[in-house]
Amino acid sequence: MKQKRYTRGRALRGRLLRKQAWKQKWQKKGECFGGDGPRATVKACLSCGQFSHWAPQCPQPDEEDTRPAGPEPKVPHLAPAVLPLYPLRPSGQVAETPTEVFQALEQLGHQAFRPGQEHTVMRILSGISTLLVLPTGAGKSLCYQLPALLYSRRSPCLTLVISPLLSLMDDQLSGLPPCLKAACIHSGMTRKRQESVLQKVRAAQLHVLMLSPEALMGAGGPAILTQLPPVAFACVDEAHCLSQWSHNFRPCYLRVCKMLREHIGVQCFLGLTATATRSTARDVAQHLGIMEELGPCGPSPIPANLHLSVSMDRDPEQALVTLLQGDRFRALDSIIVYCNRREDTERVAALLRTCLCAVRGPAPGDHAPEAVAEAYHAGMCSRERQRVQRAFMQGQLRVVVATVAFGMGLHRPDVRAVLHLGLPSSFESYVQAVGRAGRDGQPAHCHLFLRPQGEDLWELRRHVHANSTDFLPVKKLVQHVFPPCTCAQPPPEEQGGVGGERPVAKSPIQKAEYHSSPQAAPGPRRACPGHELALPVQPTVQALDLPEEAIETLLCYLELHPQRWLELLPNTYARCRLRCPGDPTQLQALAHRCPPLAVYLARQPPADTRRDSRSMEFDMVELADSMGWELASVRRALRQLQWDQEPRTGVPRSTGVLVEFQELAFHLRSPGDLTAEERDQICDFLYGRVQARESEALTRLHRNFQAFHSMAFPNCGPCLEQPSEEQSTKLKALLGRYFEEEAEEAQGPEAVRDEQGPELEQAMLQDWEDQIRRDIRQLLSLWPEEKFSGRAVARIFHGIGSPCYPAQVYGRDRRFWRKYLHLSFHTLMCLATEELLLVGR
Ligand SMILES: Nc1ncnc2c1ncn2[C@@H]1O[C@H](COP(=O)(O)OP(=O)(O)OP(=O)(O)O)[C@@H](O)[C@H]1O
Repeated sequence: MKQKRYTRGRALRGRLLRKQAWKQKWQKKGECFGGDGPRATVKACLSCGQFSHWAPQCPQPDEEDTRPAGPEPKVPHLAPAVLPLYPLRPSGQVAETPTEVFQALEQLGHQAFRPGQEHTVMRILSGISTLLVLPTGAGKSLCYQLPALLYSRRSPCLTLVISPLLSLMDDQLSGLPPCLKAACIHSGMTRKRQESVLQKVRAAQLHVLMLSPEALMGAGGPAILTQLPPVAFACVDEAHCLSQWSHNFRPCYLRVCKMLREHIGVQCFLGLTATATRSTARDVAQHLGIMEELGPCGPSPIPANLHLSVSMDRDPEQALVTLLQGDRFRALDSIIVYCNRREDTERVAALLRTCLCAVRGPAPGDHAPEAVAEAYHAGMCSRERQRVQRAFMQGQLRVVVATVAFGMGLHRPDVRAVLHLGLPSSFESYVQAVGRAGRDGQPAHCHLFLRPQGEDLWELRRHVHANSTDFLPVKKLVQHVFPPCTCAQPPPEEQGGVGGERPVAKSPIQKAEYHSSPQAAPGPRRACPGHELALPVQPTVQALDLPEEAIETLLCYLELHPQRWLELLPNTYARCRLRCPGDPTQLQALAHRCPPLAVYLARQPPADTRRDSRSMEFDMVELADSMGWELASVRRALRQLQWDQEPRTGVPRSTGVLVEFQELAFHLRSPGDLTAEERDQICDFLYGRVQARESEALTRLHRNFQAFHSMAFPNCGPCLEQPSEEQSTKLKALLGRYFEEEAEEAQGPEAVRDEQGPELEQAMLQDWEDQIRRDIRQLLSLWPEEKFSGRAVARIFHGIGSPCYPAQVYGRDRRFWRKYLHLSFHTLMCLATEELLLVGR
């Protein structure tokens, strides 16, 4: 009998399904980066925003195309520095707050400063970099708004605000006072819209420009920077993302600061965050260039009007319904419930709709919201998410059941309750989430439901293991990042190599000889000055089976290392595809006016040139590096091949040549003359860092788990009518201590393995061992062609998707997916490795 299938169209399986998932992801990325080629599905031209053509055929040249092509001196563009508004006192302290600052404060709509604001504002007006750690809703934004206003009054200048989320930016823009002219540029905007903002910037019509890190680090970033007027200071919102010790480290944040400092000479930085421990704050301060010791921490991270409680219920979802029906929550009209999994949001929202409807029937004169509960998570389409968010903001929806995707930058001041259904991933994320309640200063209630068996801990542990990796991928990455070069070797013809390539590794003995030569460079005495190279993102992700963000983090560790092993440059499209419609003479003519093309053709073996001279594809980064040109100049020169001028009128006309830039790549500069020992040292360092990070994250998670458990009521009964003030005070003290303390040193991978929380004991594991081994063997026999590693198998048993083993494919088989979530990841990995060795795979 035929099996009935409920799929629309042909159902994809296996490799095809994986390919489709990847295609969709990269399609999205292509849209963000404005790349050419078949991936770009935006209907309008990315250059001018019109609909009749694509960007490569755009008759309006890019900003960068209007400059003549040619090698550019590698000198950064430095706008004149903006001097501080007020000088420091002779003692080095900031001056007393002048009247014009209070007047500006009034102009922004406030009568007096809140704690922390005045000092920060005065430091920025005195040109001193500052880190401000204040709870959510305490008024951090004012600390960049007010100085931006005052600086721009004295002379035409701009304040840059680096903001992590597009939604956050729009929200912040709409909330700015009318006297402050601001706009934003992010990667979701068309080139035309970006250009109109830049026009305003150039005309000094703006006081504040908000930028997403991606907009700056993308291909258009340098072009944006060169058009900026003098920058008074740069404000980095969510500054904890700068620290590699933070729960939310974002490597591109670091690169943004570096770029601002080096390219436009920004001297004064203001970092804003609500959640930084002392170690994180110290690290962030260092990146912002703050020299002095950090002072005592600011006010408690939890505002006084929040009442916190926590309980450990056998059935948390039912307990949630009971709590919402109790006296404490019954009358509250704006509630956010956070879940750790997307599936849970849908289920819990449905449960609340069923159970709460009956209790709160519409009464005459009652202004209760019409809708009871809706789910919100990143997997929903954006229109649906917007609908839910709008309904909640307008007071038409009582409860939003969401993942952490909801609420960043949500400026509804009267959210009355935030509930967590499951352990939050960190103290920081808990503080951020509860900080969304009671921003109007009125009492608000927060409750955390823990699962007694620790299932919520297992769930969160998955995220920690998702970004970790083995030694082999680390080694592969190091090999890709430091390809050997021929810089310090005899000319290529003596070796029989091809000019400009990186063919032969230099022996350590040769190296030792070179290093001892008198011409060796001072400092880290390298024969090789470093080469720019591009690592294509998608193939690297597949080769290492690691998400792009994790690879970027590893590269960032190498840049942050005291020896600064490499320099990360903005990601770029690395390959050029060039199609010439005419005969070989047209190509020769084009090569005359385009040195990069001439170099490429000269380097091609003659056989290749004869075979197909009309179409070619090459690595622009490698070409630019071998020519000693800036990549932007090579790109510009190649793009200009599409246009020439009408001889008489001088009007630009198309040459029919097609130039496409493809393959998004990590872009970096690294030396090619590392010794084998140095490579080993780098591998050890990177792998040690990966292990330490995993260990730290697990230790933090266990600490978080134990701390909340130690304070929890056995059920939500005592919290139904009134919050327990004693419990609330204890929880606030606990969180305060956490943010005050130094980070604990990671205790190495053994610590991870030993500290398994409420997992099964070793003896119990023995009961499971046979079953696990059977499952591993079954999994291997079902996928005979896959080259599993022990980690890959453990990931499947923990329900962790990875680029090579995505959830869409492996998650379908419920016999294995998430089956052993309750067992230690490392134990599963060991068992799987043993089995793989036994079967010889
Ligand atoms: N000095 C002040 N006096 C009165 N109200 C103020 C003052 N400063 C800020 N506010 C108000 O406080 C509210 C919260 O401010 P803001 O959004 O800057 O907080 P925040 O600390 O940046 O929060 P988040 O961490 O969520 O971004 C705003 O409505 C703002 O107008």
